[in-house]
Amino acid sequence: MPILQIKDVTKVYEGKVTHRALNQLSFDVEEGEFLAVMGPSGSGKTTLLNIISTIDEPTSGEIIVDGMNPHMLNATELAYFRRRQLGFVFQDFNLLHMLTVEENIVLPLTLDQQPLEVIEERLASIVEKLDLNSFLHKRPNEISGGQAQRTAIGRALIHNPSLILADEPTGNLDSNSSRDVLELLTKVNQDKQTTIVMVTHDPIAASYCDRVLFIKDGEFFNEIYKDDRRQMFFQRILNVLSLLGGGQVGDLSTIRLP
Ligand SMILES: Nc1ncnc2c1ncn2[C@@H]1O[C@H](COP(=O)(O)OP(=O)(O)OP(=O)(O)O)[C@@H](O)[C@H]1O
Repeated sequence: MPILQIKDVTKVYEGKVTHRALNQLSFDVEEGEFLAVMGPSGSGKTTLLNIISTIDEPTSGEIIVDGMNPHMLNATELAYFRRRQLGFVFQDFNLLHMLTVEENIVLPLTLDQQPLEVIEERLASIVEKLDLNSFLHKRPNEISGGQAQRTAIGRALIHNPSLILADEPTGNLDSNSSRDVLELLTKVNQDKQTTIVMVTHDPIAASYCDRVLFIKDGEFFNEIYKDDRRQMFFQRILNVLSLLGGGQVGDLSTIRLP
């Protein structure tokens, strides 16, 4: 069964000028899939993530996460749903600067008033898996961007969520840190079958995924699956992006992936 179903979702922003950001978009994400969502600027990618994460409501259509429609939950149920079912990874990390790396990671469990033994056990497993030990007691302003994003991934994972939503997770990172973060997301996806939906502009980042879904003007444009080597998948991603328009695909087509 799919872990995420997007069913005929339309989002219209009302204002001085009405804007249809998503138009009858439908797709499923299978449990354990690592999906990239790509599309030109303004095509509706953030709107889609905001609707999946219940930050925003669809104008029509529905989304189903792990068998239920979170938009039907009351405020308390929704708070639990967000905290327990979803993990978020953002471009700008969204860490709390007064807290240490360790305190940031366990924050969802602290807010949930979990017993100390549970917190310590989960923390130990995340620290080992994500190799966070060397900077656990530092604060966000004392660590690198790559370390900050690994911290954010730790925080997103600490609840064993059904779904990780990542919005441009490598957008603020240099190429080495980006590779680290993408390899880490791949490991998390493969080890625990954690489902990941990642919005990205970067075809190299997208080439780590199992499937890339392209949207244009809020509508489904195309999707491609990784069924061969990553270099080939990368070239196929570039081909679709050149059909979509708006990128500098030409500059990228000679890149050899590490
Ligand atoms: N709150 C809002 N009110 C009105 N229009 C909005 C609102 N939020 C987004 N839009 C419009 O909806 C469209 C889709 O925006 P969205 O942020 O989802 O695009 P995106 O694909 O994430 O873009 P980018 O890649 O630049 O981040 C854009 O045309 C945007 O101007």
